[in-house]
Amino acid sequence: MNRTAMRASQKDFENAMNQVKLLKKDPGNEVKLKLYALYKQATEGPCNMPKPGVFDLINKAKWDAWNTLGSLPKETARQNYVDLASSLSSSLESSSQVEPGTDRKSTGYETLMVTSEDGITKITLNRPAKKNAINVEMYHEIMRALKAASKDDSSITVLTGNGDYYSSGNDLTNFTDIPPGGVEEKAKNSAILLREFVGCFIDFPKPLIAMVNGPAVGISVTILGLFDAVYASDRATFHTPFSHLGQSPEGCSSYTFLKIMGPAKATEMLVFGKKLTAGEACAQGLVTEVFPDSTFQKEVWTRLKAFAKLPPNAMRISKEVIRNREKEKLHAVNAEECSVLQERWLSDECMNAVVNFLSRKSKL
Ligand SMILES: CCCCCC/C=C/C(=O)SCCNC(=O)CCNC(=O)[C@H](O)C(C)(C)COP(=O)(O)OP(=O)(O)OC[C@H]1O[C@@H](n2cnc3c(N)ncnc32)[C@H](O)[C@@H]1OP(=O)(O)O
Repeated sequence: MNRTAMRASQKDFENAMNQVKLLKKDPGNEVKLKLYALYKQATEGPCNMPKPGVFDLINKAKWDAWNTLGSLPKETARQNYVDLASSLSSSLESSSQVEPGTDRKSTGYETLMVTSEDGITKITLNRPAKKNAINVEMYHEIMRALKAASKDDSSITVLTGNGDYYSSGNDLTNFTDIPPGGVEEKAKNSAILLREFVGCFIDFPKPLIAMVNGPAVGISVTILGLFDAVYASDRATFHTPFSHLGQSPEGCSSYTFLKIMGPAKATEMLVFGKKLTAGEACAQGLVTEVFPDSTFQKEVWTRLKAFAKLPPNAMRISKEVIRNREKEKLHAVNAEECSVLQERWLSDECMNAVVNFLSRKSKL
């Protein structure tokens, strides 16, 4: 790199583009937008494209980033791109070198920690800074972890969250990455992903236990109806604000919640978005037992370790006997919920709710 002259050559620029492609770690959306803007400025000069519409969130963010560079000369943009790429490759490569022993590295998951010990596979949602919101990568990784757990030699599987939340549900930025086929294609792909995701819970063959360590929202609540036991800290809350978000129930909750708590209580949660405390969720049968937060981990793990010592085949077969006659029904409910949601995601009600959250105008 021609650092002494402080003027990057075309070759430096091309090398920097390759450096960016080879980064092992995602530098995050903010940095990617900066790189995009500098690239466009360096190659095309100032932004003179028409501003994308308000719902075209990704292209609007890109346009904003490029437009912010104003009349920055092409050469300066090229130099700034080269400098940014070089700082990224040194900081991200060195940060990946200090982590080789962590669960994340050793298991190959970016959004989860997965461990297997004492006959228990533990899957921990691991985006605490985002309240464990489930992004597209996490949906795929949970499915991968469940498939692996169904075949490993553990006898039970536990799902929990890292940090103060169990999960804030679907990551609302999932709706911003619009493919070339537009919002219709996005809704179709999301419905396919959701159906496959929920299907993995319906078909999971071993006892599946949720340790709800804190507030749970949206899909992280609805799929609890497909678990075999749900242990909750008294800090946990259970919130399914689908109407607020212009959406409708998923995770088979339109069927399981009615069976668990009856239609009136299920309607309060799924239609009116009533948030339940852990105690209320336990009284309504969604939660198996509530523990004081101070002893939650110790008490639940003691219990789980005892469960894990039971004969694994007997547990698997008993689960089959209890659950199998419902499976076909659950898959049909899942398919129907996903197809209704596919339409809902295209509604103004839903789009406005997502835009309001992303533009920091609303929160639950
Ligand atoms: C493939 C598609 C399948 C779709 C399946 C259908 C699923 C439906 C659902 O799950 S509906 C539920 C969706 N979830 C929400 O609407 C929750 C939105 N989040 C909030 O309202 C709040 O963040 C909160 C109440 C959960 C927590 O509030 P607070 O304690 O004040 O924290 P922050 O808001 O500052 O959050 C910290 C940080 O996390 C980001 N974040 C939290 N939740 C989400 C989320 N669900 N999606 C995206 N991002 C989320 C938040 O923006 C902050 O990020 P920042 O620090 O600003 O970068």
